[in-house]
Amino acid sequence: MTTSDPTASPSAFDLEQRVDSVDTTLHSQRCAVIALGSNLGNRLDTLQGAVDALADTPGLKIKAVSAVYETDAVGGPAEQPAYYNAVVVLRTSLPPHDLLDRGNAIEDAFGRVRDVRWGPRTLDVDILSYEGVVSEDPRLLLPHPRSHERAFVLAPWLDAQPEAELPGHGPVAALLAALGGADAQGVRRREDIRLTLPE
Ligand SMILES: Nc1ncnc2c1ncn2[C@@H]1O[C@H](COP(=O)(O)OP(=O)(O)OP(=O)(O)O)[C@@H](O)[C@H]1O
Ligand SMILES: Nc1nc2c(c(=O)[nH]1)N=C(CO)CN2
Repeated sequence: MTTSDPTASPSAFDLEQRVDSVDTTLHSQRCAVIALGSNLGNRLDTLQGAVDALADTPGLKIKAVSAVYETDAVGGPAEQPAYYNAVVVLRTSLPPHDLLDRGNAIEDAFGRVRDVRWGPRTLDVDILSYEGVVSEDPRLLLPHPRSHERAFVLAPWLDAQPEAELPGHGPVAALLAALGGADAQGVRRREDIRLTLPE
């Protein structure tokens, strides 16, 4: 029998399949935390562009963005410009290496040149943690091996996720306090500028 009743479509069977596929998507979402840094060019525009590009990524939803921090460059050649740093907390169905590839592609899109270790850069996208995953693959070390000693990472991370824990190291708040707080490494929160999330 045919019917013109709009509530008869989709059929109960179709609906069940769709709900199943939505469930699968929800269950495969993982929490990841990404650090952004820039000390060349228009630093704020670049960080905002990186946030927009991440937000545009299929299978990725941004949950929180930190304040912008202006930070003295750590390591690398002397006399580098100060960085802007920020941290983004997200949920994603992308596996860790796909998230890394996406981060590298966003770096490339903003003219990132890789020559000098810890040299100045338009954009750095580092994965700090991915749902408690531990990886010793040099292409993707998880959690990021230097994040626990970097106030330019911990201060914005704490800002975006106050209850954050760094797998294997403990609460981010305690790690930052152990470094002497944000000020100790020349990390200053900029109250006059901010990053926004696309509607
Ligand atoms: N957790 C991670 N996030 C991003 N890149 C990583 C990670 N673990 C390993 N890598 C690898 O590190 C390589 C060098 O990355 P990059 O040049 O951005 O390092 P860096 O940001 O200058 O230094 P650092 O690693 O100390 O932050 C990349 O090719 C990447 O594959
Ligand atoms: N202040 C600051 N210093 C750095 C940064 C950074 O993002 N901010 N990134 C580095 C390599 O990832 C090396 N040094």
